[in-house]
Amino acid sequence: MQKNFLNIFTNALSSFREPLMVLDPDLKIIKANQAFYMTFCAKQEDTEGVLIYDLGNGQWNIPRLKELLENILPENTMLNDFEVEHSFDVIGPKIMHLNARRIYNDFKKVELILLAIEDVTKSEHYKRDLEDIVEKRTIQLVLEKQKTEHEKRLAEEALEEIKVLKKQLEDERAYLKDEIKLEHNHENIIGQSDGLKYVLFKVEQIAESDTTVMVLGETGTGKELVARAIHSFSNRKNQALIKVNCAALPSNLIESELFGHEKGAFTGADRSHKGRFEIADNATLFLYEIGELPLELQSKLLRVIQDGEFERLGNSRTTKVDVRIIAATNRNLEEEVEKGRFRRDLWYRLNVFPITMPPLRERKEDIPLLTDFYINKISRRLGKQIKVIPKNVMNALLNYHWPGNVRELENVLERAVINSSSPKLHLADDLDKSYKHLSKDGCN
Ligand SMILES: Nc1ncnc2c1ncn2[C@@H]1O[C@H](COP(=O)(O)OP(=O)(O)OP(=O)(O)O)[C@@H](O)[C@H]1O
Repeated sequence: MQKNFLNIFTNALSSFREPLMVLDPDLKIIKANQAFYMTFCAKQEDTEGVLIYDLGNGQWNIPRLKELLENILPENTMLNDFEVEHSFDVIGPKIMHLNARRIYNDFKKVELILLAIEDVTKSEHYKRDLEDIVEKRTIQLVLEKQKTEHEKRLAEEALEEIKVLKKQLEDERAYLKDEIKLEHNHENIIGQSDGLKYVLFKVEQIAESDTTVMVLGETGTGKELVARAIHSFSNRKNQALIKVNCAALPSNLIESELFGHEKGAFTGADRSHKGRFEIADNATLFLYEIGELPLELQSKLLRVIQDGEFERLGNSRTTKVDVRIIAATNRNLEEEVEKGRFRRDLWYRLNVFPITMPPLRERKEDIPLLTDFYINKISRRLGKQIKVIPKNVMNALLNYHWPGNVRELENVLERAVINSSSPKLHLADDLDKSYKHLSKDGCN
C-alpha cells in the first residue's frame, strides 16, 4: 500500500501549494513537496530518509512538534491547525499551522504520516497587529470613557457648587439690597467727650474677642456706629456685618429671617431661604431693637448663642454656625425681664459685656463737633455754602435736651441748612419751644 500511495502522492504532491511531508512510522521523512523545500530552504538530498527532528541540523527538533507527533497524534488519527511557533536559522521566525494525518495499512497498523505545514506567519502577524491595535484602542476608549465620566462628575460637582454659591449670592444680594436702603454711616464716630471716649475705650477692649456685646442707650445715640466699630476692629472685619432689626420684621417672619426656611415650610415659602444666622457664619450679627424680639423666639436665640445651633423652618437638620453677636436696645431690658417680657437667661447671655452710649445732652461738648461735621456734609449734599453758625444758634443747640440724640440733631441741622438762604445758619425749628412742648407732654 505504501508504494501505491507514494506513487499517487508523488504525482499529486507537486500540485499542492502548501508544504507537505510524508513520514514513516519512525518519523523519518520519506518525501516532501516543492512547496516545502521552497518555504523552508531545504534540499531534497538532505531531507529524504532523515529523522524529522534532525532535519536542517536539528532545527526541526521543536518540542511542540514532538508533542504533536509523539503524544497527540497516537491518540487522534487526524489533527488540524495545531499552532507551532519557531525561529529557524535561515528563514527566521515562523508561525505554522500543522495538519497531521495517520494513514493505516490493511492490518490497521500505521504506515505513513502525512504532515501539512501551513505558513501563517504573515496572516498571524497581521491578525496579532490587528488584535494589538484593537486592544490598544479598547484601552484608549476605556480610559477616554473614564476621563469623560470623571470630567462629567467634576462638571456636575462644579454645577452643584455653583448652584449653592449662586443661592448664597442671591441671599447675600437680597440682604445687601436691604442694607443699602438703610442709611448707614461709615465715617468716624464724632466727639471728644469723656463719655464717648470711654465708649471707644470699651470698643477697643472687646473688639478682638468673640464676646457677645450688648449696646445700650437711648434712640439715636449711635449704637449702630458702635456695633460697626466693634466689627471693624475685630478679626471678622473682612466679612459683612449682618444686621437684623427685630422691631421692623412682622413677628411671623422674624423666625424665618433669623433661622431661614425650606421651600414649602409655610404658605408662600416658594423657595428655600437662608437665615441671617447662616449668612453671618464666621461673621458678626447685629441684632438691634433686641427688646422687641417675641418671647417664643427668645429661647431659640438663647440656644444659638449658647451652642451655635439651630434648625431651619421646615427642616429638622441642625445647622451649626460660628457667629459673633452684638445686640442693641434702647429699652430698659432689666425692667422688661422683671415684667416677664424678656427672658432672664437670655438677658444674662447677652449682657456679657455691656456698652452704654451716653445721651447727647450728657456730652454737650460733642455738639459743636457734630454740628460742624453735619453742616459740612449736608451743605455739600445740597450744594449750599454755610460758613457761619451764629452764637445764638449754637447756644440753642447746646441747651436743647435732644431726646432723639444725634439722629435728631442731624435732622434739625438738615432742616436748618435747607432754611438758610445765606452763608449764615438759620434754624428752622424752635428748639426751645419743642423742648417745652415735649417736657409738658412728659416725653423727656
Ligand atoms: N458720634 C457720632 N458721630 C457721628 N454720627 C453719629 C454719632 N452718633 C450717632 N450718629 C448718627 O446718628 C444717627 C443715628 O445713629 P445710630 O443709628 O447708630 O443710633 P442708634 O442708637 O442705633 O439708634 P436706634 O436705637 O434708634 O436704632 C446715624 O445717622 C449716625 O450716623
